[in-house]
Amino acid sequence: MYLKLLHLRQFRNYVDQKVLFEAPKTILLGNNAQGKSNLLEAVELLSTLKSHRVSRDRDLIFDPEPTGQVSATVERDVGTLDLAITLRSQGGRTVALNGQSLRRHLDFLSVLNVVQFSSLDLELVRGGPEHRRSWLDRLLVQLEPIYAYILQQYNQVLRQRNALLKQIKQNGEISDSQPEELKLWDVQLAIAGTRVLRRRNRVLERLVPLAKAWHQSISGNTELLEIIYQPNVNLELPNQSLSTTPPEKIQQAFFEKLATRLIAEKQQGISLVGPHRDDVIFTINQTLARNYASSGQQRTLVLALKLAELQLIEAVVGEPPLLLLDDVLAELDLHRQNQLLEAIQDRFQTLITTTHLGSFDTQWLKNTQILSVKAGQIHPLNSCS
Ligand SMILES: Nc1ncnc2c1ncn2[C@@H]1O[C@H](COP(=O)(O)OP(=O)(O)OP(=O)(O)O)[C@@H](O)[C@H]1O
Repeated sequence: MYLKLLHLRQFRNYVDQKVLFEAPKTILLGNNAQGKSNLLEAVELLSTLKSHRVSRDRDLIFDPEPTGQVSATVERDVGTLDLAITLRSQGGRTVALNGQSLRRHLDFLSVLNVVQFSSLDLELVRGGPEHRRSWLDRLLVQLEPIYAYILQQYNQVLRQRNALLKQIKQNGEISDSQPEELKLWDVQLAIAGTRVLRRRNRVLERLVPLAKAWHQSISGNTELLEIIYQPNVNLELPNQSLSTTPPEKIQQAFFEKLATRLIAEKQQGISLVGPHRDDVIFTINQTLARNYASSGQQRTLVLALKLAELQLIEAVVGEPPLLLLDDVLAELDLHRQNQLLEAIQDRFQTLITTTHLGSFDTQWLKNTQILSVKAGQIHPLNSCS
């Protein structure tokens, strides 16, 4: 897939800016706070309908305008597709595909696939479990857009169950119906939670071998990466893998864990059981990467994950996704930069932000369009060679 044209209107610090992508690689060059990451954020929004930086649309709109718009033309094997998102500061965005407004936002999600890599991704290794959960969830939405709906359902149930537990914590059980109500939410939580858990497990089963192979290659066969999914509702399955476990059995495990945590949940007024508490553990040569890996090793790990994501999305979707490198290339040493370059070649359209060109290998400048970004305005600096 190829992002041909991006049009930003009243988006972040862009008033009205068209960008034509004319090469497999595009470098966005500019000083700090000029709008480089904002542009990548617009591409992320077109792909996932989410920004990893903010949750309110108001923050994405050029301050103080009431609306903003991001639109794009994407070339896919099936033909050319036009995407448009209209944001409103009061909320209630609309999305359109080929000029037709879409009622189901899900239909928008499978058009443009991206893998993002920014310095924030190091949090995948050293940050809290919420980073790893949201990474897995974002990947899942790209692979199976229906997962966005599954996750939304789970979060809805979770919110409502939490509200009830909070009431119980504050006021005690004031009516006979509350325990019954809680049981109803338990059932919903177990059903929706099982769906989330099985899909997270499934995506990791496919991603792990790819990431391990990349990691081995980047580390020159000196390091062995292990990635272990650690669901909060854990099943003791000596002879059975989670993927072949029937959903009913996982739901049963949910109920058993819920029963053991019931008193604590009422005391704390919050749900303590479910995939909102899952984690993913990374080890390198059998030691915990989070605590022991050097920053170089952490970078290798994240790079291996990103390369695996590219490969997996390409395999599932059938077309190479875009790669967004936000301020990250300069942080990789020459060896890792070259591994990345070799892996993407000219097959994966890549957008790269940087503050200066001297910070990475000149190999990256081949077949590359360079755009200057200054105070929300974009100008070409070269005709690509
Ligand atoms: N809603 C908004 N309305 C107007 N301007 C905004 C809005 N949101 C962000 N900005 C402006 O956008 C700029 C930040 O741009 P961006 O995050 O893309 O920086 P960058 O060029 O990637 O820089 P760095 O190299 O520091 O990452 C800031 O000047 C900020 O004030």
